[in-house]
Amino acid sequence: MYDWLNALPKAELHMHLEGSLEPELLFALAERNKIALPWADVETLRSAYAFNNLQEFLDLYYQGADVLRTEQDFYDLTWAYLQRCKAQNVIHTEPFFDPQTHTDRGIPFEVVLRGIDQALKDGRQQLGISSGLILSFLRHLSEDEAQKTLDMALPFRDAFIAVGLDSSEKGHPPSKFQRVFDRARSEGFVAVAHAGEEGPPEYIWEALDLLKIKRIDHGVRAIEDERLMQRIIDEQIPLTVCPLSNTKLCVFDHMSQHNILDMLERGVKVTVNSDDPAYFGGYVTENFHALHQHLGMTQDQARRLAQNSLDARLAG
Ligand SMILES: Nc1ncnc2[nH]cnc12
Ligand SMILES: [Zn+2]
Repeated sequence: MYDWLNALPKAELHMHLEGSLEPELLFALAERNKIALPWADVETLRSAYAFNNLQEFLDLYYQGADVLRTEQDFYDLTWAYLQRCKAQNVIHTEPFFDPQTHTDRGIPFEVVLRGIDQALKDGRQQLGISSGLILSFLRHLSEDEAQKTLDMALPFRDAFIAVGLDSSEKGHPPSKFQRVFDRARSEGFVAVAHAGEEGPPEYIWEALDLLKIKRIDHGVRAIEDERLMQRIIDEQIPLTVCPLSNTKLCVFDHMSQHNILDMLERGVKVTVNSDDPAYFGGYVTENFHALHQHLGMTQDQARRLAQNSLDARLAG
């Protein structure tokens, strides 16, 4: 089944480039940039990948991203991810990047963007993988800071297709970012947002009604609100679900409790994604495979999930 799932043509719609930083590359970049790391070796770092919630993961994720300093680093990071896409027959990808994680450490916006953009272009030409980049605002920071990030991004508007919202969800509702999303949409960008990962269904309502998002990232807690479920089904609003992430971050205690197939059978447009593959134990195929192993996902269900991912693309 793994090989069959791997060969299935699919799109990935929820993946943070900084979350594809494998420990081996993290150590290589630290050496290249002469940065001392708090971990003795790759195995010690990998053994720290045990999380009780989203925040515990984010603390390590932001720490890891500190080794990314030069345009070449961002190129290498993105290129390594695209090679994984090629190996798993991901024919289209819409990755996130978090500019504030880098600009707040003094790395110029254009250094980050140029490295990522060049790799995505090479991915199109050399690997045949189409893509659309999503600029994500960090929700634990202020709306003012998100506005400044949008200002920095506008001169490079052709390099990305959408804006997103990620980082610590609880206590940072979508309503906090209504004005910056209004502005981004008026500048021609599509909007997406993480909502209903750890946060309540109300955050999903806000993301839909206030931020006017076209796709919900995670959204698994929608199942707690029947009226919301009905809306998501009626309007066929896609959910970018990340099964291995949800179990690694204890959103579900075990994969056998995950609700993605229940949602699929109810007519929700759910898709399968890896979120932060270097930290959560696998790329897209591993996520599909876990659904087969623990939830008995059939080939027909896998085909429908893959088709949903192709249908829910924002970019061609
Ligand atoms: N799963 C996740 N939720 C929120 N923010 C993130 N940033 C990277 N991964 C994330
Ligand atoms: Zn995410």
